[in-house]
Amino acid sequence: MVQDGKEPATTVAVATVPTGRICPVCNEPATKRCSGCSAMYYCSVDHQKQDWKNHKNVCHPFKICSDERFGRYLVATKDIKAGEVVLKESPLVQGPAQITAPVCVGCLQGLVEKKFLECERCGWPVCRRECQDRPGHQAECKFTIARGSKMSMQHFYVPHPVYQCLIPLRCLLLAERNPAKWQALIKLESHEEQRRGTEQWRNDREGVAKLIPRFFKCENKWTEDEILRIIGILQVNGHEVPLTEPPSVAVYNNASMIEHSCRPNLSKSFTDKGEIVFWAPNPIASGERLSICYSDVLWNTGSRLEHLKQTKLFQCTCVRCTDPSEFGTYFSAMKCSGFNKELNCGGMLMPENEKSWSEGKWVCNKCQGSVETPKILNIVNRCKMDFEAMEKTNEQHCNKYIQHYSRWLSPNHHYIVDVKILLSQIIGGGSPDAIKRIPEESLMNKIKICQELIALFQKVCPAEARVIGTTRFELHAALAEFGRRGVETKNPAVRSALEDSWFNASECVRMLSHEPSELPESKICKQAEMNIASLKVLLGM
Ligand SMILES: C[S@@+](CC[C@H](N)C(=O)[O-])C[C@H]1O[C@@H](n2cnc3c(N)ncnc32)[C@H](O)[C@@H]1O
Repeated sequence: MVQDGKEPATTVAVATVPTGRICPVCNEPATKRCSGCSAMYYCSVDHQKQDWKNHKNVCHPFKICSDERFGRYLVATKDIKAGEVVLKESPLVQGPAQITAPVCVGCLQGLVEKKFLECERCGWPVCRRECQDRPGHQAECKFTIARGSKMSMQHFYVPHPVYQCLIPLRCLLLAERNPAKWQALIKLESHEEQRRGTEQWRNDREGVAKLIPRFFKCENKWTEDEILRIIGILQVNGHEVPLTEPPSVAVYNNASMIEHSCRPNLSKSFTDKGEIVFWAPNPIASGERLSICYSDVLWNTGSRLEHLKQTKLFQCTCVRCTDPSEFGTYFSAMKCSGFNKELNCGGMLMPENEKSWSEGKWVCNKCQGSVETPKILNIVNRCKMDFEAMEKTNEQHCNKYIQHYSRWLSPNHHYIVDVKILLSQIIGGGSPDAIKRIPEESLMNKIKICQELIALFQKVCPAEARVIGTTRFELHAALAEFGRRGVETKNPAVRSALEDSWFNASECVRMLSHEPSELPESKICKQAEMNIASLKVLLGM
């Protein structure tokens, strides 16, 4: 199980820190421990300061370990406090997503037809003049110049095939431009053999591995296999960077070694400068393995397993995937009574074994009755289609959806949860004063929905900072409104609601404080900070 292994199999020598108790500056005995990594010792604060230039590159609260099943993974080397940043790192390489309409090759922002410039040297589109000189663009610029004819983009609303080649080309050129980054890149998992022959691999071969030599006229520079290995590395290790619209893709060094769990202990964010940041929303004990979710924690287990198999090429056996009840929440389960009406046993249907997510049968945990998997999937597909078609800002439609599908879906089923997340934002949302005008019943419903969601998130995904932070914001707003309405009544529940509102606003700030200013969550965080100040005055804190 992913989270439980305390003792790593092998410790890899890459980027670990020396552990002796000898000061690296003067070679004298050292007693003062570096609080960042707990692995380096100094004789004095002065010598620690002197060594910081060398030490800062390896000062992490983790070590790199490896075993046959996971490859390399990270393990905490000290107790990590809630809120602590575990890793902040710039990309080894960054570029446009594989399938994308033309974007600026400098800053990677989307472009609007007729409102762009061309790089004066190679013709690739840029949004402003400085973007043609950005370091990231120099790889394709050099190759397009060597090819002898400039690029000319005509269509801006459909994916452009040559864009698929850009990030692989940027990776390949690292070998010449930055050998240290190249070495780090090619050490990453590519799952070359597992990918070979798959539909994705065939598309990559035609669309990239054959196109790069033909389009850039560099037939003998790289073999097809070399290019396909790079594409594998990008697929397995690439992170979507949401700082531009559309998002770009980047690969990192240490960040790529963090293993997957469907109940991870780290939260991921980005700085305005484009660095990736991993931080711990909750304490992590020394010896625990560090993890992030490569999929979506708010998907059901069957969808997460399939997604991980298709995109990251492994079978997940994390604590959550091996517990069909998902810590007693029944997040992917169905009601037995929806299928066996006459029994009405009140039990939950869950897959009989790990294969039953896609074939076989689901079994009730009360009456042991069973239902064929295709029957279950049929309902789940209907839920999915109706959810996609639903008007997402209409409270009535959301309530109707919950009412209709509650016949089959468990109360915490992820489709019900998705709709509850919408409701938590729609009720009293839309404008700053809207919450003041909603009836008491709606206000109480908003509070109940937010409380239920937070209790559920704490069980299935306690490190999912963005969704927890935004739900905390909605809850604090509803509680503050409840308090405002009762101010005249002298009811003791009013003060307790306002205190609760303050607590939720503070938790919202804690969860969203790492969000970059480009994202809406950063604005929510700023608003919560202002509201905390007002609540403090009101509460006399
Ligand atoms: C982003 S890489 C992680 C670094 C990789 N282990 C390495 O040595 O380069 C993702 C790959 O690591 C392995 N991996 C990560 N999390 C895993 C997990 N929970 N179970 C099994 N394999 C996992 C899989 O091979 C996966 O495709």
